[in-house]
Amino acid sequence: MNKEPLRHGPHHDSEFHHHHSHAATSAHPGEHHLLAIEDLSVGFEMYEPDASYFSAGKIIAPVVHDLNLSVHKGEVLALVGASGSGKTVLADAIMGFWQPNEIVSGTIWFDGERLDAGRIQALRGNGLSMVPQSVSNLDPLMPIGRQVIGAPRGATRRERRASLEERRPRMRSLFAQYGLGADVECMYPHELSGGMLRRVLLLCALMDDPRLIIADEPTPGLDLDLALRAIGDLRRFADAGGGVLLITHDIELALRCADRVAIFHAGTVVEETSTASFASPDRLDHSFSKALWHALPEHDFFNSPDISSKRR
Ligand SMILES: Nc1ncnc2c1ncn2[C@@H]1O[C@H](COP(=O)(O)OP(=O)(O)OP(=O)(O)O)[C@@H](O)[C@H]1O
Ligand code: NI
Repeated sequence: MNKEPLRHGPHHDSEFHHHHSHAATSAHPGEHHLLAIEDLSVGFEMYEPDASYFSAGKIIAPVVHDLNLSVHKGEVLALVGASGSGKTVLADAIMGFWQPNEIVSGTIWFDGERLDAGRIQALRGNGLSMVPQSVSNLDPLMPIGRQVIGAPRGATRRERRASLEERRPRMRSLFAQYGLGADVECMYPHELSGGMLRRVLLLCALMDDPRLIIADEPTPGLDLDLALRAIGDLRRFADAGGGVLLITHDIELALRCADRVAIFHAGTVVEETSTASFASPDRLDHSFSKALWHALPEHDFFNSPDISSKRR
């Protein structure tokens, strides 16, 4: 497998590769999926903590290694992993939100097209959208309607205004579709409940009519009812033909809505399987997956890892 870097550390930027040669023509597993990730590794270049001034060396702290996963059209794939295990790093890496000291290698395919750094930027908000983990991504000082409508494209003021007018009906129809009153348009984030804010974050993503949504931990702070509703919104999007990569620490919730589950453990996907396999531990391959099965509330808690016990 070609281990061509998607992105080097800051000192290698000049070596940045842009190979997209045979992606569109050759037969490849990536072609059959909306999103396919092969051998993705993400690390952070850091100074050795205990190195002296004279022997200062750089080390790479790996967070994700050799990760493979795929998402089909019309499917919710849940990536389930423990808190702090690198799920947001993974989501950001796919979206091309790379930190200055981040090193990314591997291959990402989007609907059969092999992506490079430039294509990732171009797809963002234009086929590929993310629902961020935190509602603090909303601007506390901007009315909800303006945030959902987003920053209109266009070089001149007139063009931006025209695009805004074009987007307004779509925003209004999304509000109606997702049960947000028209009055919410003029409200500010602090006036909305946690569940409503979650929905607003999703609408921000839907506004761009994406083909794939990466939802990073979309249910923190929601009680089960609201969490199920938030997940139901994503399910509806998939049922309408979109793809969803649902990132969560909550296996129970994942099993309620996902078609397939990718178990993320120690920086990689240890098992990608259908949700139905979680009917019995015998149908699961990896010991960590089996441990997750045991952690489900309807099973014994013996040997359960600390993962589904808390919903943030
Ligand atoms: N710029 C960076 N430099 C070094 N390490 C980093 C950097 N950014 C993130 N990390 C490391 O990546 C690890 C994974 O963090 P991440 O937020 O992705 O986990 P998570 O699974 O999303 O957690 P949570 O459940 O809290 O959302 C962290 O331990 C953090 O130390
Ligand atoms: Ni996270």
